Amino acid sequence: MKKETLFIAKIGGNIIENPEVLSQFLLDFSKIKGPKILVHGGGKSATQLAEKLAIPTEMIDGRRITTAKMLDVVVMTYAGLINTKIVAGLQKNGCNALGLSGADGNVITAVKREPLFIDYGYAGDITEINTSFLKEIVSMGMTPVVCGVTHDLEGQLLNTNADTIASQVASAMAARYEVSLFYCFELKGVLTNIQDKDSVIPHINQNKYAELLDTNAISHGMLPKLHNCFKALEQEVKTIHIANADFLTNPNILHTTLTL
Ligand SMILES: Nc1ncnc2c1ncn2[C@@H]1O[C@H](COP(=O)(O)OP(=O)(O)O)[C@@H](O)[C@H]1O
Ligand SMILES: CC(=O)N[C@@H](CCC(=O)OP(=O)(O)O)C(=O)O
Repeated sequence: MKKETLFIAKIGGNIIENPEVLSQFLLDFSKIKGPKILVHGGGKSATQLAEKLAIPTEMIDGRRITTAKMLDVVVMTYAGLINTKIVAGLQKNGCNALGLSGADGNVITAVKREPLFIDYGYAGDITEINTSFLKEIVSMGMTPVVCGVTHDLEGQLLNTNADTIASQVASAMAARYEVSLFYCFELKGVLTNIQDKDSVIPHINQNKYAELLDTNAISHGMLPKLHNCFKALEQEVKTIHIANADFLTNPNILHTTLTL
């Protein structure tokens, strides 16, 4: 029997920080029929709040070093302001959304990453996704809105990259649904040359990915994004697109599709 399709979208800091783009995205996302989940980051907003509070930000290869003070900033920003604003934005468009950190409904558990070569601080590596809970919410016609805050079942909150959350939620839900995963960001897709906004690579498979890594064509947040995409494809996620927000209303626009 064919599985029902589940649409999972992830938006990051550049979309969230642009009120017009965010508002249009939430309107277009609300119109999508059938089961759907929205995952969001907000790294840019966390960095801005940290700056106001004189807390230094350190990122390594697109991942944040999360000190105890930075963890508070991250939780306030992702699970507080951004998550609630997005939920309200979806409600405005008639999409009944439920905001979740990983601790809510025990939806995402994680363990604090061991400091090996780099000490990432309170960064969480996901151990389990509560797929039954997510399926239940979705079956009630509600849309889970999940942020990058996880917990370790010992009362400790942890910071997990939102691209990783999207990829692992998609992988876990693939056992129950045919999952289509969409990474929405401000550019048209993955670029051959970051200086040329039109140099979109339409299709990336594992060989092309290795070539992009070899030639240092990808950097910063694109590193965890592509790493997570290939992990999800290995876990039966059917389709992954990396595109501009316009992709929601026009799937034929130039963008990047990923396959193994
Ligand atoms: N080859 C590339 N193509 C596209 N974006 C790239 C590339 N290399 C690095 N990037 C950077 O990756 C960023 C996207 O990752 P990230 O910062 O995590 O954004 P978001 O969280 O908004 O998805 C882009 O804004 C861009 O600056
Ligand atoms: C551990 C880690 O790096 N966590 C990320 C989580 C937020 C995120 O991923 O935000 P974007 O999607 O906007 O980049 C961070 O704090 O930046």
